[in-house]
Amino acid sequence: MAGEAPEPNAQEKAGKAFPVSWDQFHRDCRALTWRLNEVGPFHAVIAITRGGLVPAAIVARALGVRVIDTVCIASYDHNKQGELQVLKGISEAAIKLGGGTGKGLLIVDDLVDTGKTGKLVREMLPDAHFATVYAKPMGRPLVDTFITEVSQDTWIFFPWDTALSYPPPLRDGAA
Ligand SMILES: O=P(O)(O)OC[C@H]1O[C@H](OP(=O)(O)OP(=O)(O)O)[C@H](O)[C@@H]1O
Ligand SMILES: O=c1[nH]c(=O)c2nc[nH]c2[nH]1
Ligand SMILES: [Mg+2]
Repeated sequence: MAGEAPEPNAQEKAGKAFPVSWDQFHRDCRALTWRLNEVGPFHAVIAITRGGLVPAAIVARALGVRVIDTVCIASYDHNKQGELQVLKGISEAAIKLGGGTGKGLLIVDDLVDTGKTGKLVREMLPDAHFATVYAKPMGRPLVDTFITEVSQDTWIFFPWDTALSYPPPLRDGAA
């Protein structure tokens, strides 16, 4: 109807912002690798694209894993979650390395929010280890290893999704 306010998207609904710099993200990924080193070794890393690609590269490098595969899933269109679509599944070669169930494989994503994406990938590889850098409470039970938990009403801004911008002064007239 004309004049009606548009539905708030997931980012607007979240309310709180948690901006993450490249430095911070790298530090958090390195902390993740310390924990994962206690769990491995892993035969391969499976990155959930696109957000999982950056932590997967850092984690794979630190753990000395050279076989990296992707599972390509689209859900959030900008910041509104729709139906999950698997655009590319896990390769036969990676599935074979994990004995069909994912044993010895490491799934990596940047975060779990509602847990829908993580749940879908877990169903593909039930015995794999699932690691994310950040976790929100709804998705947290799905993750085996993560570094930082943020509240469900927080939106995480990743460095590859953001650019430097000018923040207006908090108080009128302040320089
Ligand atoms: O736990 P959920 O509620 O499913 O949300 C988490 C997923 O959402 C984001 O991906 P997105 O679908 O935005 O795609 P992208 O990684 O390509 O940015 C994020 O990278 C996770 O994969
Ligand atoms: O950049 C993002 N930040 C988030 O907090 C989030 N939750 C789901 N998908 C997300 N993407
Ligand atoms: Mg993603």
